[in-house]
Amino acid sequence: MPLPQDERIVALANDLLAQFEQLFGAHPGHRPAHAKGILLKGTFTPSAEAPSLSSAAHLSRPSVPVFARFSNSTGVPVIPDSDPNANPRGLAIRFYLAEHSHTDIVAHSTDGFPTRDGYEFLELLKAIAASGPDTASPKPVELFLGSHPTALAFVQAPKPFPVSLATDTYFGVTAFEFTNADGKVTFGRYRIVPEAGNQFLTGEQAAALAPNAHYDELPQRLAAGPVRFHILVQLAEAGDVTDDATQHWPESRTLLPLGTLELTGVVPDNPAEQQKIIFDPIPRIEGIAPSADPLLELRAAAYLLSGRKRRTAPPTA
Ligand code: HEM
Repeated sequence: MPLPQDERIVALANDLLAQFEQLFGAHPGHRPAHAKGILLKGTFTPSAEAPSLSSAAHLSRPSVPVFARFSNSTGVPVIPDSDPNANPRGLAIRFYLAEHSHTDIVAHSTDGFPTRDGYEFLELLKAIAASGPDTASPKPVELFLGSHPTALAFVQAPKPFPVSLATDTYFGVTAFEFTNADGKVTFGRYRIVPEAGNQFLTGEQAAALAPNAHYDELPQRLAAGPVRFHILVQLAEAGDVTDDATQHWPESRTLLPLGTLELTGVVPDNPAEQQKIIFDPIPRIEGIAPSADPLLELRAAAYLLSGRKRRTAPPTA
């Protein structure tokens, strides 16, 4: 997982990390975004159709081991599960292919992203930071949303609270370029659907959630049996925009079943393992390439810089 050659991307990644810290405070050893989480283990079993999309190694084996980290939004490690800012929830998956060889998916529970690129995202974060309860209207964030319709659409998109982290759908948001063994190229976006179905709380139930309800519930659910998700890929058609995470594709697009994620237990030494693992938004595997979406390289840089710093912090628990 290298840093990008382009120094402007690295500088922007550092600026974003500083801005997260200003918004959420410094919490050494934790992530500056999606700080609260739990790391699970299990397996991924590809579908029969998966190799028709991509020649990637994990799609042609009987199954591969995985780690999966569920998370709440924000850089606040103790954010209560009832807090609306805990949405969207995150799901990051690592597929282990061999020693020191893996590929990841990083997804969240809202289909989309507020901004096309990191410069605009930084502007949005700065506007949020400058819009405290005592700031007069129109606040900077109101002005930003008023002039950026995709950000407004993201903010206004429904973000229901799940019954469990195992009953929500997670979206990869950025497109990837899948290539199969015959050289056929298809653009697609990940969608990770719970086998238990989407189950959401009413507003009243969500407000009454205990601070750690979702993170207490998941180990209990796993004790009763595996938690499964179906990983699908929404396939682009000619003319679909593949380099802009703010643009949706029609819901009529084919969803190709890629395989089943089966989560079986909580990873031992959870705080230490969460501190160590650094997920990578770029797959870095033959058969799946990043699209030209500007978020991808930037995020890869931000996650790496942040993860390196996290690893050098004292243990969190
Ligand atoms: C400019 C855009 C974005 C920036 C700057 C950004 C930044 C970050 C940072 C700094 C982290 C912490 C990484 C670490 O310390 O290991 C993070 C984690 C995360 N982000 Fe993003 N992010 C962006 C877009 C997205 C998008 C589009 C998604 C959804 C597809 C997403 C989902 C997540 C998730 C799920 C995590 C937690 C990963 C884990 O469990 O380690 N982010 N993000």
